[in-house]
Amino acid sequence: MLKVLSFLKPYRIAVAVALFLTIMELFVELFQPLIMARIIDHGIMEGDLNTVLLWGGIMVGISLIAFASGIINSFYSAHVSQNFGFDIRKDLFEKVQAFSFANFNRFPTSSLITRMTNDITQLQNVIFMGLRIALRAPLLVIGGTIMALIVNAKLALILLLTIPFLVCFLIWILNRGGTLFRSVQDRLDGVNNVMQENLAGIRLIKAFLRRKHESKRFGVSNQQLMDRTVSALRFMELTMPILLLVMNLAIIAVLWFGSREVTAGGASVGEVVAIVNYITRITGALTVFSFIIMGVSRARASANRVTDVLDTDIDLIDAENVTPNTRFQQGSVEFKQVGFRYPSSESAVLEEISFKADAGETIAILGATGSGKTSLFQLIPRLYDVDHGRILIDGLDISMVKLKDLRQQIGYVPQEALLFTGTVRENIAWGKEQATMEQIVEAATAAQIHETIMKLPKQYDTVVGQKGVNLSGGQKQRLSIARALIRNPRILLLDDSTSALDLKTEAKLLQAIKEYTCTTFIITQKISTSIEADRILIIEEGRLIAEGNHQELLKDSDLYQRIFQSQFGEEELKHAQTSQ
Ligand SMILES: Nc1ncnc2c1ncn2[C@@H]1O[C@H](COP(=O)(O)OP(=O)(O)OP(=O)(O)O)[C@@H](O)[C@H]1O
Repeated sequence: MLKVLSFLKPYRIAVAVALFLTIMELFVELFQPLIMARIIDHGIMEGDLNTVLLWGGIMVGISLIAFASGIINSFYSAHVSQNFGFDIRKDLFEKVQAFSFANFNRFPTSSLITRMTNDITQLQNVIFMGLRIALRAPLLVIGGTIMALIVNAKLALILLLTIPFLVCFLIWILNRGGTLFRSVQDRLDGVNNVMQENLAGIRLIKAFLRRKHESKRFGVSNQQLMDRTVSALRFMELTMPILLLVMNLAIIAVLWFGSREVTAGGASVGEVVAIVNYITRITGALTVFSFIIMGVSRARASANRVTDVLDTDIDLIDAENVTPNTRFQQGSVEFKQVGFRYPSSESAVLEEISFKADAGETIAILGATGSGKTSLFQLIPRLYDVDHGRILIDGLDISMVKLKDLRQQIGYVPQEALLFTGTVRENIAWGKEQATMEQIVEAATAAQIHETIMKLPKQYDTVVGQKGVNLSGGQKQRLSIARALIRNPRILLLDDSTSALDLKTEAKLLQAIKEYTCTTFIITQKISTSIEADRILIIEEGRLIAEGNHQELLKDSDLYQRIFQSQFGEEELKHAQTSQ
């Protein structure tokens, strides 16, 4: 919680003003019973109208001051709590942006979304409440007790004995409530997770008629959330009746002892009324406090969840002795005995991978599904770090290059063509800050998507729906390729990015890419693509089992021959082998 509260630092003046105004309000509230006692004892009991009018006037005056203080306090409280939430959200977002994939494994996406939205809202609410009323409650309890002692120390002893018991009770509630609300927030993650998967996979759900199944799954998560929330709220509901019971017992005790004291001449009626008034106000404050405790319990759970993210060590960062501003002149890529294992898995995905791609070469990577092709790709822009071996670009170990410099010179087109909400132009320009229209058109032309774009209702200004829903798979792939090409990358990584293209378009695309002076890696399942490559790497179960051009592999590699045969038939294989 302390770490989260440090976000209040920039607003300390506004916080101080808000708290000062709270104290002003409180001051008025504490003096009202005292004035009331004076009006009763010296005005009403003695039949002195002037005293009643004078102190009545003072009471109205200070009430107006309290009213104005309350309004200004609300303004400052809202200002501080909203800015506080804004700053945490911003820091959290930036932290998540810097996460490595290993970091992401720790926090599911749905949980990060809940932390960035609901958890921060809980914190904002409690800060607002804190500045507006939270301080008032404990101060009113302390101040009310002091004032009661001043009015009549003997009767106030009853109050003095009651308060410590209640404080211990509230601390217990606070701690237990924190644990309960943490599990509520975790269940909220669960609901968001099912919801997110459903929204992302809505087409699949409809196509597979899995609506009932998904509704059931959502129902289970929703029920768990409700159960946890109800049990947390039920527990918190304990606070109020116990609090009221104890305070009402205290009032009965004051009235009982008070009447005896008045008879014995140890107290006046006004004093008894004032002390009962203080106890009532303290009860009111404690009632409000019980709501605050509920808010704070919840906010503590949220603060821990937010801090978990903020305190996460980013495990993929620049080494201390990196070379700044590295510009690759050639773009040759060399893997030396590279081994890799995902942080979450026990066994290695890649082992002993060694090859060299010369600058400007086109390298096709073939292999069965799950053989490790994408994993190999992800090591080049250092989305993950190698476990063994080294990767060199132009002879320089990539761990010695600043991450920003490295990634800036790589165009990566992932397997799933993901587009962002915005226009076609914005989606292509996303690959390069301040790209000109000319560069956008050039990249789109090379990616063989320009003509399609020109047929769209607003051409480059056509809005692509969320995740590009109004484009076909092949169109999305080509837009993603244009987004990578616009960077003019030294190294281009195409992860099965031409799978949805027809042979003619694919051939044109590969030809156009050759115009870019970059080393290109293409993961593909299609022999038609690998034919176009200068060299082909065949990966099987994480190992590089064959390397060569189309003709060489057709001659030497059993696996390549089998792939060729599965795509073109035995006759064609024999023909290709004999015509070499
Ligand atoms: N994030 C991950 N954490 C743990 N294991 C993973 C992760 N991603 C992939 N794997 C595992 O690594 C292995 C290689 O996966 P990879 O995606 O590199 O294969 P691929 O050859 O690209 O497959 P495909 O052609 O189907 O895309 C698989 O066994 C997969 O289960």
